[in-house]
Amino acid sequence: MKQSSDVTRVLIHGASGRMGQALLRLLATREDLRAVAAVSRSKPAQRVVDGLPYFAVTELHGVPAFDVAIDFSLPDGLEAILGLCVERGVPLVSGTTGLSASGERALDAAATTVPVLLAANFSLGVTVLGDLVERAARLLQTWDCDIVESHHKHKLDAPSGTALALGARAEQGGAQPSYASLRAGDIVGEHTVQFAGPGERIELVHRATSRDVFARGALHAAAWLAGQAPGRYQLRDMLR
Ligand SMILES: NC(=O)C1=CN([C@@H]2O[C@H](COP(=O)(O)OP(=O)(O)OC[C@H]3O[C@@H](n4cnc5c(N)ncnc54)[C@H](OP(=O)(O)O)[C@@H]3O)[C@@H](O)[C@H]2O)C=CC1
Ligand SMILES: O=C(O)C1=N[C@H](C(=O)O)C[C@H](O)C1
Repeated sequence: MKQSSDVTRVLIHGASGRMGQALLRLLATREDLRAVAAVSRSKPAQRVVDGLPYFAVTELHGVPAFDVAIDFSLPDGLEAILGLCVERGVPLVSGTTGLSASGERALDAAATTVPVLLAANFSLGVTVLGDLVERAARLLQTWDCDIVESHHKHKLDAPSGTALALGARAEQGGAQPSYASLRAGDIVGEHTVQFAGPGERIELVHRATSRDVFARGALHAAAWLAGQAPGRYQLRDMLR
């Protein structure tokens, strides 16, 4: 386990993406974290950018030593970075959504040897929204529950990971949610959980207007996870 006084060396997986770029920009403002490697699927156009070495996923074995990996890629990218983290005994924070059941099982298996934290949404607002949704579902057992999510038109998975996670909280409260997805323009991420009863309805809405909220949450999680024992963690574990 990493010593708390050290600067935590971070590998960013999915570095060329929308989230990867936000993470690298915000990482540069943190004194306790330092980016030491950036990995993407394709060969990097430049080997080194602002002193940071870039690698293609096929070159993963050559990355320098790191204390925690942060992955915002696609489901088919998970296996390689998870394998490297297990090989090197290093924690993994992942925000990648749309994982298959086998991807989830791979995370569980890795968590027997390294700390692993996966969250479909790293914003504080959505973390709180989950609690509100479960409570509303518990109180409104006979009402219909529907989840509508809107994202930018490049997003590949639907329903979003956040919608499914909110739906799981609604189910814990006794609801049976249905889902609807919109893909349009450059919407960062919007989720509405609607409870509809006879003559009235409640809408619980979260709107993200900047990817920085997700990136900040993931960096916070990485700094925390670097000091944890092996196991599978959720964002809620950080608040205890
Ligand atoms: N949990 C959360 O809070 C949030 C989660 N997300 C999720 O994060 C993920 C990334 O989103 P976003 O940044 O918008 O996506 P982008 O498409 O912008 O970026 C994807 C990144 O992953 C890389 N990549 C893709 N496939 C692989 C692979 N097989 N192996 C290694 N690297 C790969 C891409 O490399 P290349 O450019 O070379 O193709 C790119 O760097 C999505 O699953 C999204 O749903 C997004 C926002 C918030
Ligand atoms: O792909 C995105 O952009 C986002 N994905 C996450 C999800 O699937 O819920 C989180 C956020 O809504 C943005």
